[in-house]
Amino acid sequence: MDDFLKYRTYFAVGGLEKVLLEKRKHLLDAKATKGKPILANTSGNDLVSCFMEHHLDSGTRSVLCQYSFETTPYEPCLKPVNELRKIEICQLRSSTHHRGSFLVLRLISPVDETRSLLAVAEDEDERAILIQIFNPAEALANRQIEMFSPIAIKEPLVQLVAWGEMGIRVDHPSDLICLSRYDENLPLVWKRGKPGRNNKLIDKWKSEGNKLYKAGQYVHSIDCYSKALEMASSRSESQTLRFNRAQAFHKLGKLDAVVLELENISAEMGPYEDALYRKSRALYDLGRFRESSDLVAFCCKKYPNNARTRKLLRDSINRCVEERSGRYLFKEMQDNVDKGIPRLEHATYIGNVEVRKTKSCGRGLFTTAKVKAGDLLLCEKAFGYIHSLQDAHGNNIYSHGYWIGLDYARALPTARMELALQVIRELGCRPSSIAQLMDLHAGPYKSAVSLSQGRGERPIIDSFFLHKIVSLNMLVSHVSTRNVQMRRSESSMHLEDESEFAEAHRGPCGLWRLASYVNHSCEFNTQHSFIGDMLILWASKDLPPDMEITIRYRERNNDCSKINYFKDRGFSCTCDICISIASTSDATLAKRARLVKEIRAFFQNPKERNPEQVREKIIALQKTYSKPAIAVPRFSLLEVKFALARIFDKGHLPINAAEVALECFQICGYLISGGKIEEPMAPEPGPILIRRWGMMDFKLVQCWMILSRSYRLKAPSLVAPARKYAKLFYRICVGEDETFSQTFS
Ligand SMILES: C[S@@+](CC[C@H](N)C(=O)[O-])C[C@H]1O[C@@H](n2cnc3c(N)ncnc32)[C@H](O)[C@@H]1O
Repeated sequence: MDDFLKYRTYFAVGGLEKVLLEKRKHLLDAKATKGKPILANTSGNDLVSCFMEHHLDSGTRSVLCQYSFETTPYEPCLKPVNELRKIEICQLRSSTHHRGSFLVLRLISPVDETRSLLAVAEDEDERAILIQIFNPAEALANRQIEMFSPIAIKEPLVQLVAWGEMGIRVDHPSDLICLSRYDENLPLVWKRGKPGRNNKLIDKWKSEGNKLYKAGQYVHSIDCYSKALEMASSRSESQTLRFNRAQAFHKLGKLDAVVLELENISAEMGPYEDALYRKSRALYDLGRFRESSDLVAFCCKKYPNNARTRKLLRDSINRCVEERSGRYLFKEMQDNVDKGIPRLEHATYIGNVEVRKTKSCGRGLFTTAKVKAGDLLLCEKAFGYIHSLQDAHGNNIYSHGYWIGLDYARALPTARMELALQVIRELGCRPSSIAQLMDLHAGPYKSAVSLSQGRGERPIIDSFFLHKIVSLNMLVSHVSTRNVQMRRSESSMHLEDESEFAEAHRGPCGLWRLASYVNHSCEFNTQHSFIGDMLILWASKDLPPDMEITIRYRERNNDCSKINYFKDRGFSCTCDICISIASTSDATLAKRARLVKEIRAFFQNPKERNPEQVREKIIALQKTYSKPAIAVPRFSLLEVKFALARIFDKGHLPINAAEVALECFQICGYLISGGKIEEPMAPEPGPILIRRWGMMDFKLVQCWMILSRSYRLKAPSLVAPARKYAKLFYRICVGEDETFSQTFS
């Protein structure tokens, strides 16, 4: 029992423990009734009233607590409906998976979409049951499910759902089929009469399709066009129907289907120009920019006066340039993000990197050629991206939520679940991407579904597998790394606790397919940053060919604690920094932490600053490190020295400021020649050069700026090289250098 409530920190809401224990009791009761028939005497009306009471009586959903019962992962149904046996609600058994059969139901309540999709449904005999559909992204996006919608559920799983009732739980999107009102599996009483029965049948199906299309019922309009297509006898007839169907697919965002439908566009297709445009647009939205620009160029030649086609041509050409050269209008991207447009329309650029096997971390991303610090390795558009966890009305999306199992209650990982939902929806629209996505790291989880299995109907996605992929590969991002770094550097004047800062600014998250192959190291050699939903990866060191590149999954804010375990990802970091910290005694680490705290306090109270005491404490801090900085960078010392350099800089002490700024580079493992200010200074001081690259940090951009200010007074010939390095470091840290002058004007 103690274990069940072990995550007590989450139980801030009054009375929550009691509710969670009550839910657990439901689970225990359900276990006892396993295999028994579920329906004693539930009437549709009773169930709908109960449902309304529990779920639709409040306008304050955002503060409601959501509970869901945990289930053991199970496989999606791999068979098409026509290979399954139809059953009725009265045949369902408690806590049982009804393999080999399917149910036909229709909804008799409104749909609660708070997190999963919840509704009451009835069968042909008017027996009612609750259904809870997890991962309903596609059905919701396509508005396929609403009151009175007929549905089929393949291999129904009966389990506890909603507030603790026995009901049907659907986890895999492909186990739910939204039926058309003409479907042969529908009971007669629910069927809408088939259109006409004369030789003009094809026209009737077509006009019914058009009617449904106009009413926004795109899924059902597709069914009607498909029926008409089966009867089409001439090429032009089928071309027109295909175009209509493509339009409906377009409305549903089914990009793959649009391209497939318009595979062979011919001039006889009624709206030829429109068909060409739609196909080009779908190719563009799929990221197939070369094909899109070829087709739209052809269209522009034929119809030169169409403004929308000309715009698409310009956009496609720009995307092709980005894809080929890695040249982006970064300033424009930052401006768009600042205007509140985090989803950017850009192509992915892949530099000199490829996926290969590593010795001990599965696959990784490797350089394919020699790379210099500041070379662009990847600029990738997110496959899925959650920017805000608020709904259209500004309410937080289920701010409290719990998964309840027999042995535990745990908080819902909100952002991750939203991201997985979005990825599932995206895959529904572009099944051509399933294979690539399902190739990503899923830990020990094995799925029985082989990629896009599924005969005839929709592709099958194992949603448990996909959730695993999302949780192991997603990255927590910033809407703009530049803005975060700038805010952070403003506050670090007072040596704010960086870990608290990072927590407070924890922003959006996303899934970047190629970046998902990059492994972690606290001694990373590439730096990733974000502009909206674009992930930008620059080399932060000079790298030889065939070198594995690494990023830092989460920032290491200090070297005072031994934590190197990535619990959410299931591995421990074994880089030199982590090994060095692990081999430092607890007493030394505690001393280091205490000294950092004391030095911070000194810096925060300028009046009480006693330079001699600060100096002694910094020397003591230095002594807590045993390995040379060139081998293992020193995080805490960097923080302290950087603050000191800023104090000297602000206090117009250029020689001291430059000296400490140069030390910051040493602390991070850099070897720099030249750049020292000496009194008297040589009239022609030698050049300043990085001989060896160390750990990248945004503080170092500022160190270069401090150096350039110091040089202005004491060694003017070094100002330009220092600013050049500042710009290069800025590019690596924030993702671009086009905003450098504006930032440091
Ligand atoms: C985003 S994936 C990286 C690509 C992955 N190695 C693959 O084979 O597809 C993250 C997973 O890689 C492994 N990984 C990443 N960095 C690691 C490291 N420094 N040490 C051990 N395993 C690591 C962990 O299994 C982690 O959950």
